[in-house]
Amino acid sequence: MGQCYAKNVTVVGENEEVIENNGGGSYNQNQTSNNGVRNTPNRSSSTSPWPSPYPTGTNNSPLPGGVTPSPARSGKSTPRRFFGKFPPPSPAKHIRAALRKRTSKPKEGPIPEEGSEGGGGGERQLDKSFGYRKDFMSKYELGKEVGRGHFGHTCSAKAKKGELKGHEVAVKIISKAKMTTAISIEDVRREVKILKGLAGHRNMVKFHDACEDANNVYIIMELCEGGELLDRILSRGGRYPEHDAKTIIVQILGVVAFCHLQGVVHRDLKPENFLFTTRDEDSPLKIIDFGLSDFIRPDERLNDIVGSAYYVAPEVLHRSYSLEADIWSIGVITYILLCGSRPFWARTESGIFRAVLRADPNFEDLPWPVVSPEAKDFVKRFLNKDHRKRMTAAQALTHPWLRDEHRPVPLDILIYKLVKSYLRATPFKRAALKALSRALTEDELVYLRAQFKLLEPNRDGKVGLENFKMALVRYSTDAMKESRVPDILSALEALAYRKMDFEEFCAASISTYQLEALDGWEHIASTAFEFFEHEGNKVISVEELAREMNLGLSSHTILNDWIRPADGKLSFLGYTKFLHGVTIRSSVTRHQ
Ligand SMILES: Nc1ncnc2c1ncn2[C@@H]1O[C@H](COP(=O)(O)OP(=O)(O)OP(=O)(O)O)[C@@H](O)[C@H]1O
Ligand SMILES: [Ca+2]
Ligand SMILES: [Ca+2]
Repeated sequence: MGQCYAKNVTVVGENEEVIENNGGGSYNQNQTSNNGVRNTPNRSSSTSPWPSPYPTGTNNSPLPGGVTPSPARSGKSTPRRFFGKFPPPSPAKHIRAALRKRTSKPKEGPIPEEGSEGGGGGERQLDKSFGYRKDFMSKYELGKEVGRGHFGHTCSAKAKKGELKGHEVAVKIISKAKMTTAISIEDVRREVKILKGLAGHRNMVKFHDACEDANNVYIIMELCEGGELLDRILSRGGRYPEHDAKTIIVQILGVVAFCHLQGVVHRDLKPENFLFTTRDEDSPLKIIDFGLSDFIRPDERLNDIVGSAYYVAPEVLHRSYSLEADIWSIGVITYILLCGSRPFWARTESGIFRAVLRADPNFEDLPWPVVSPEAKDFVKRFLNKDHRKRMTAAQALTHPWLRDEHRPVPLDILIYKLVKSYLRATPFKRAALKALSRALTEDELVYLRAQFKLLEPNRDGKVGLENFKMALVRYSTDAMKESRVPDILSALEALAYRKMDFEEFCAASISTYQLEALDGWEHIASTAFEFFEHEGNKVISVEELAREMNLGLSSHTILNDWIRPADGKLSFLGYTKFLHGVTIRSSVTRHQ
């Protein structure tokens, strides 16, 4: 087949990686082991799936051993720092080692060694028929290769008949020979289901058809001729001017917000998985490669470690994550676009994971001093290690860095989740939240107003169950049904009888965790406390407070400090802790 393209990385010196075009085949490994621990490393050279990025040995290591800071952190920023891509060796082994080191006993039980029984099943029993059309060869004429991944490759093709007759398309050809486990077969089935289910968004690659024969599965989609986002970043010397970065990020957020509302988590967001439709500078961007994606219910947490090392979120490594993991990856992409370096970087995969878990990205070295404060704030609010503190994709579109009154804001499933827990909260907790919502700044209100408007309030300015239902139905796709997102409506039943005005909606739809991450949190909290003092702070006993917070007897001594001896009401400290809702145990163990 035709030409393929990939890059090799040559390490020149400390923190400096130069990427060369060597024309070798790109290699995206999508490794599925029997235990479901999967990993797509970045590409490597054509010779080996896991080459050393340091051709002259470990002496060339750009970083000392141990915990690895982001490259710029080492204080030796280089004027020509390029963003390189290379896979560190042996992913799963390092994931296991890192997990073992961190927790003496793994959270989800022991992770079986590769090749052991479980999850995959023997190849002999594998059913590799997908029920797709069998007439691929008679319908399409294959052209040259346009890209390559672990399971197969992507080619251009021309439709010979049907609606698409005469049109160029892209065909991702997935070899059945490489489907060696039940999990890998299920992954392909799910990839097609998700592509099909999510059809319609302007930044989704358009799905046309799926076919199969004895050897392959063929996913027929729109041909994106503008190449990968990664290549465009590289061709611009590693970074984007802020204005252009915004155009990219807005498109990424728009489509990711759409996926998230549908209950689909992508799990492999990286610049290789975004393609431009044309070679034009202002070409639209399309998200591709749902090979690691999954459906997720609003209250569900996933635990399989998948993704690409540089982009993986800390909670994925902790094996308990949800949609926010994608947001972290977009944070990494934004960081790269703005400064040309990766925020978490090391020579080995375990080093990258250590950095992801512990290191703070560098925002001091060039070009950060000349990057706008809004852009910096934006990235920081994505790269928060605490997933609860991250913005959602829909929220991010109303962040001051990206705000545009003329751009519609997508409906945010987070609102549904927060309203659900508000409806279950005690009156005392609701009073505390109401006081907090009254202290919000205009910036936070922009998002809440947009979300309220999407619920199309009734004439009396209130929203009820019907509004929440209609808003979901309006955006519903087959994917949303599959991920059972609408199930969340049953938790909002109370709103069938009791409607909410905008003020109560605000109290119900704020996340204390997210607000805590703001620079202005102290001010918001103290203002909120004043409101609470006037309107909601009642005398509360330690026993009552413990009940409110679902805490046991052992916490009583700590709670004593949260109640003012003078009048028996919550102190400022008590108020903020109460809002937070942390259990005493988690606040003690968090730093271990
Ligand atoms: N619709 C498309 N139009 C043009 N090129 C495409 C299209 N889809 C995929 N490609 C090219 O093929 C490459 C591989 O596709 P994709 O990422 O879907 O494969 P994969 O086997 O899942 O790879 P990975 O190893 O990253 O998991 C892409 O990086 C891209 O360069
Ligand atoms: Ca890919
Ligand atoms: Ca893939």
